[in-house]
Amino acid sequence: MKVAVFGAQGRMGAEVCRAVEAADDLELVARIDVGDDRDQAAEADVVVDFTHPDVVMDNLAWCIDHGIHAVVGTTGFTAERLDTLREQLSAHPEVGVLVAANFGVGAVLMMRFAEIAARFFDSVEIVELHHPNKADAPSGTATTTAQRIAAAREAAGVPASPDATQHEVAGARGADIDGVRVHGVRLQGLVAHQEVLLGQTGETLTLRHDSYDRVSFMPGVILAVRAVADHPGLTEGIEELLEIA
Ligand SMILES: NC(=O)C1=CN([C@@H]2O[C@H](COP(=O)(O)OP(=O)(O)OC[C@H]3O[C@@H](n4cnc5c(N)ncnc54)[C@H](OP(=O)(O)O)[C@@H]3O)[C@@H](O)[C@H]2O)C=CC1
Ligand SMILES: O=C(O)C1=N[C@H](C(=O)O)C[C@H](O)C1
Repeated sequence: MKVAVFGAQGRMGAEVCRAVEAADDLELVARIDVGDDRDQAAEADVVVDFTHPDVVMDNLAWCIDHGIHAVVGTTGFTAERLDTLREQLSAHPEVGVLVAANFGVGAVLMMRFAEIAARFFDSVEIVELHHPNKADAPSGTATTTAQRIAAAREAAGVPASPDATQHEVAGARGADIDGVRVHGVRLQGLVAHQEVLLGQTGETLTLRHDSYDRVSFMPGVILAVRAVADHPGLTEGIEELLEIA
């Protein structure tokens, strides 16, 4: 299978290039960075995109138009963006696009555990902690986790987390994602980390995941590269591939 990497010189892109080159069944046919001609990737079966939220939609429109499957780790996917992809894919029903906020198996499990735990606790908040070069906040993982927690709590009829705050310095209580508070830390020395804090009277549960090295994302990326052609249309996350959906 021929693979092209968009954002190949980036922190994630460079790691993906190494992982593709190390896989016997995959061939790295193009490394695309800012200013490169995407047509160099036209022979690829699958494009892997780890670029920037500002450019990823244009890259995906190019992939879909060229009939190339895409595995996307770039963040910034709103419901509107996902709808746009579905519409573009409807004109190319053979093409698969898999978008995942996090390819780390441990992180995917942490999100699933949080979703399961969400209805059993009065309070839930998320703390995401990342390297200081990260462009977006909150992280895509934290946003997805909050959305899934909120949906689980709404389905179970759990009321909003209690919070008596009346006077607040802007930002002190974090971002409100579907009613779930998300706090972002940017710290030299970190890679990608998240805690989901759940509490009720007399007990708390803390779910924590740590990516100490970007190699942690590679098994999920390579799994998605191998599977995406067999999943036409839009796939969100790798849960289905891990059979934990
Ligand atoms: N889903 C997941 O598991 C993970 C997702 N991510 C996400 O992946 C994205 C990238 O992260 P990271 O690798 O740390 O970021 P980097 O900034 O290190 O890498 C992004 C790369 O993309 C390049 N780039 C920008 N525009 C284009 C373009 N139009 N075509 C090709 N390349 C382009 C950048 O070049 P230049 O620097 O010159 O602008 C840079 O080299 C982020 O959205 C991040 O949140 C990160 C880790 C895991
Ligand atoms: O930018 C990063 O580094 C990461 N981005 C993704 C996110 O925003 O969730 C995944 C992981 O947290 C690392």
